[in-house]
Amino acid sequence: MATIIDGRNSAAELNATTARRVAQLKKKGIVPGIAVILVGDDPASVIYTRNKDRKAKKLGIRSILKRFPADARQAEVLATIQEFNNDDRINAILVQSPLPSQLDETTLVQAIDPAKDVDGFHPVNVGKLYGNEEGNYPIPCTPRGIMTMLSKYQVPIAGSNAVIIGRSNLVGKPMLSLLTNANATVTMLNHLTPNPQYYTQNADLLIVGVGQPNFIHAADVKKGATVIDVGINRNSSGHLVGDVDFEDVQKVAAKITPVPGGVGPMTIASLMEQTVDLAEWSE
Ligand SMILES: Nc1nc(=O)c2c([nH]1)NC[C@@H]1CN(c3ccc(C(=O)N[C@@H](CCC(=O)O)C(=O)O)cc3)C=[N+]21
Repeated sequence: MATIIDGRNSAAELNATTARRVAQLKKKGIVPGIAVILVGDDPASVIYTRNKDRKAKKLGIRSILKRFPADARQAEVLATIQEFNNDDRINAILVQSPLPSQLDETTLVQAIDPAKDVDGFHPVNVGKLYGNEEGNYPIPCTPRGIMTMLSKYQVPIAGSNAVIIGRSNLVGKPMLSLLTNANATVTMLNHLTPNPQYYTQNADLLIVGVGQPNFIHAADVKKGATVIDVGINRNSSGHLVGDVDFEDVQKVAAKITPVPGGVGPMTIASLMEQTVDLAEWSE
């Protein structure tokens, strides 16, 4: 039976540290602030942004949730980003995705001050991560949370074979950079990869984010591997499930993240951590 990598517990631990850091900053008169921009009323996005807003306030972080109707125009969202860029009380800005089709996400993300880009999606920050640059810059929060959990559970990265399924800008590509920078041998698969099992069966570390329930079974996984499930799907009975057949895969994996209670809670905790980082870096 595999060790379950507990994202809720890891998040609680990280949030406790973040709350202490916020308290330290308050002594110097600094209150970290995050602004989340939500356009439309996609039910999942409404829940996630509400959770972020609540968690921030609980940790003592100033939080603004700015909502726009689904038919918002590009210019008005852009103007709001610029207001937050110029607002000294806000040091972290996030535009929740997905966005309605009339909005151009690339342009909006590029309008965010890179020093306030808490998602790490601005090309300046993407480039720094890709180049393994030294110094302080934000990185995407889901991969950051995954790296924190791998470290906490002492999963070796240097010298390992890591396989990533899914090449999104949110997860797969930043994960590729982080693991490569940490000296893993990284293979990135996509939906056209011939014989994907050839890769997955040799993976010491398997990271799955494709958006398909039960995409990975025990037969796809190397004995003793670590499996990280980034999927968020609703099954036929409305329950939240990942991309990995958890019951099956936990029989062969050494370590595995559940859904819910794995990568998700750590994403929000890492977002809060990085909000405080940005506040400290801007001092
Ligand atoms: N600009 C931007 N940044 C993001 O970081 C971002 C985004 N857009 N768009 C959507 C994805 C998804 N995401 C999640 C955050 C928390 C949970 C989470 O807390 N999940 C809980 C369960 C929550 C539930 O019950 O629905 C869990 O897995 O245990 C999941 C998913 C952030 N994202």
